[in-house]
Amino acid sequence: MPGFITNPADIPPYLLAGGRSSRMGANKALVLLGGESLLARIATRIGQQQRKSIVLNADADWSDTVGLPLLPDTLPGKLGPLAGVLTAMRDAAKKHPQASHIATVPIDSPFFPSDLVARLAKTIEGRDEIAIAASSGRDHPVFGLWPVSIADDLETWILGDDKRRVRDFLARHIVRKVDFAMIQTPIGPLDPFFNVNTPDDLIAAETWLAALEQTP
Ligand SMILES: Nc1nc2c(ncn2[C@@H]2O[C@H](COP(=O)(O)OP(=O)(O)OP(=O)(O)O)[C@@H](O)[C@H]2O)c(=O)[nH]1
Ligand SMILES: [Mg+2]
Repeated sequence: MPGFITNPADIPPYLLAGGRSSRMGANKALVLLGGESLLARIATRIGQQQRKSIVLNADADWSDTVGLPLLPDTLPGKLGPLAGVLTAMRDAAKKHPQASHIATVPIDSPFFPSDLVARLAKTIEGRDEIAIAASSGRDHPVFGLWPVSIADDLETWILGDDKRRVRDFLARHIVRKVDFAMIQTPIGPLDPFFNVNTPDDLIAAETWLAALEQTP
């Protein structure tokens, strides 16, 4: 039986990067922000919170993984972010039999909170509960803690639900939500889950990064 969360820093972290990057038109993980790839930035940020080694959930043909182990989706066909979550659960069940939960972070949100996993973990009261992040009234379920105990249910749902809406899967389980505040910067409030999906988002992210660097 897996143990329950004792130290949030021990929750195994997985970077979800198995998407198509269709709006960016190039692999989002490797676009540069402030001269550094999103992948490298996000790996550093999650590595500052988590002690277990970081796994990159992405297609098997990636060449530049900044040294991270590569874990392709268990189900073929790019079935969405929850296919990455499932892959992470299966991997953790093998490699971290003590872990009740895994942590997931997408590859395109470079400003996510430095206390993300600790705050999500604090809200979990039962070993089968999910915790997700929210800001400004919007949920960000790709930033989540997921119990490995629900892997079979997730697989059945992915294979059986054509729409695969994340909120429909969440409705099957107990979900704790944690609201994170805006980051105050000299040019205004920044959503910590600001998402780099398009080339224009990348330009905006450069502006936010410069503003953050001026923030005391
Ligand atoms: N493992 C895995 N991750 C996925 C899949 N689809 C999306 N993701 C990841 O989920 C996160 C959020 O998805 P999006 O922002 O839509 O990213 P995307 O699908 O690459 O981009 P678009 O093609 O422009 O929608 C990103 O980190 C993606 O890499 C998938 O089929 N498998
Ligand atoms: Mg996105």
